[in-house]
Amino acid sequence: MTTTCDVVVVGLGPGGEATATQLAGAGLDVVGIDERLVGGECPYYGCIPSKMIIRAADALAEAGRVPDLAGTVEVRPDFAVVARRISEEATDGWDDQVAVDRLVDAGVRFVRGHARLSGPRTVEVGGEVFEARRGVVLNPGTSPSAPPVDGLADTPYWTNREVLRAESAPASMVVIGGGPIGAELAQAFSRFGTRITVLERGPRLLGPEEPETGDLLGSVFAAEGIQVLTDVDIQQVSYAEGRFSVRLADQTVEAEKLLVAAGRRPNFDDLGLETVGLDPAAHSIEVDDRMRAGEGLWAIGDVAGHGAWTHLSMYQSAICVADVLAQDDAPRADYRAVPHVTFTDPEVGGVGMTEQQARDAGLRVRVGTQDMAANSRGWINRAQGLVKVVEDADRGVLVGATVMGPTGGDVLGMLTTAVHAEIPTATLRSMIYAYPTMHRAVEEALKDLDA
Ligand SMILES: Cc1cc2nc3c(=O)[nH]c(=O)nc-3n(C[C@H](O)[C@H](O)[C@H](O)COP(=O)(O)OP(=O)(O)OC[C@H]3O[C@@H](n4cnc5c(N)ncnc54)[C@H](O)[C@@H]3O)c2cc1C
Ligand SMILES: NC(=O)c1ccc[n+]([C@@H]2O[C@H](COP(=O)([O-])OP(=O)(O)OC[C@H]3O[C@@H](n4cnc5c(N)ncnc54)[C@H](O)[C@@H]3O)[C@@H](O)[C@H]2O)c1
Repeated sequence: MTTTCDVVVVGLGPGGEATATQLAGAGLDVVGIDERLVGGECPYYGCIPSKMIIRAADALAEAGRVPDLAGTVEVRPDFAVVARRISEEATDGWDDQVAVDRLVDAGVRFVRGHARLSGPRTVEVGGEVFEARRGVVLNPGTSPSAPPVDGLADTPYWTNREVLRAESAPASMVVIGGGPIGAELAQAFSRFGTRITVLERGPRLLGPEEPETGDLLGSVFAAEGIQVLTDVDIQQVSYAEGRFSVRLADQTVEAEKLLVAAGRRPNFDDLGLETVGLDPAAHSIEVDDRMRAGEGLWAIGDVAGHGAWTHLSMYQSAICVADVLAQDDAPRADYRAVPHVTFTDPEVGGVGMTEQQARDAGLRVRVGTQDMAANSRGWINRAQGLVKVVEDADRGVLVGATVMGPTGGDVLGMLTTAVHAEIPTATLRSMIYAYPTMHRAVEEALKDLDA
């Protein structure tokens, strides 16, 4: 059966759901298709449940600071509390009925099933064909990918989709990958008593961030009893009698559970990208600054290749919606100031370019840093972390910044404004920074630009 509509949205992750809802709200006839859960990875297997575990783990860590600061406290971690919260409050038992109802109430025609492009402006799902007068928005997102390690595929390893449905904290867990997923979950489970070994093939945790942050996080992890092995070459994985065995070049690591957090692959399988002239073997879909991937075709979210964060998917959704609606003042995508935060303790927030990226871009770079522990509030709180600012010295503006600290993600906010709005460094230097806040470390890092 062939049906016509104005727009088909394929994949209802954070950006796709917002796009479908807003286009329907603007009066278009919109079909929204998802084969799994409306809302995508973030609410069910990503940001929200992981941050619920992290919030609980941070509470345990805070209690652990009492003997040093305030007396005694007795703590008995119980993962069942957070597992229940994830199931009942965050995911409704991994049921998206509320999200589906919200979508349908907004006027979207919802179809559950695997969508496949079958040519320009045409999508097939479950034997039905939708022809979209304006076009198709792709928001298929990504899935966890497993490295090609001998034996791994035959074992019952966990990815983010299984670990975030755990009902108890395992006694021990090997984590493959020291990126954001691996680092956040390694520390959170460790605080619930799981003995953790992180295996990272690169030289440090959080590879793409400023190297100082990965090095400091490595020492924080070591102090908390989390084993981090870097520059590893995993040769084989096996599973027998309830235990995983991970063979490296020089040793074998064993644990009750194995979490693979070694990156993502785009959901391009059987999406029909070749029918619209796109390469299904690519890692992302090339888009312009209006999120256009072709005639009557837009792509947003993780597959657009500018970073895998929920706020970026939402940002791109707003640009795509304005373009689909042909609004006169439609915004263009601008990636100079994309903020991102890894919610380890201390948090690691970054925006814009790292020092190396700025140098590689040929800028005349000045760098300022400040140790968070040397800031009054940081010292009082026994905080660890740093602020690093990267200036384009010729223009006198920041092009990047990093804040690592207990509230690093929030302190990053003012530096995101600075990079986005290209506020002169001299203006930032002339501001007053409240005493004693972590923000004052930003003032010191700015002063250090002149050092
Ligand atoms: C453990 C974890 C923690 C994270 N934490 C954070 C965080 O703290 N902050 C942050 O900003 N980001 C975080 N992220 C990243 C964030 O989840 C993603 O960037 C976000 O979900 C945006 O993805 P998306 O919009 O591209 O689509 P996705 O969320 O991946 O959704 C895509 C949807 O498309 C559907 N789909 C795919 N192919 C088809 C098809 N052919 N037919 C029909 N439907 C299809 C899928 O079923 C899915 O529902 C985290 C991710 C993980 C895994
Ligand atoms: N707080 C947040 O915003 C947040 C949290 C989690 C995830 N995310 C998003 O999800 C994306 C995916 O996260 P991720 O951590 O899975 O991926 P990633 O690609 O960012 O990191 C994967 C890590 O695994 C390592 N690795 C790959 N193969 C390996 C191997 N064979 N042996 C050992 N190590 C190996 C890589 O070197 C890398 O450090 C992130 O890039 C981020 O955009 C965001």
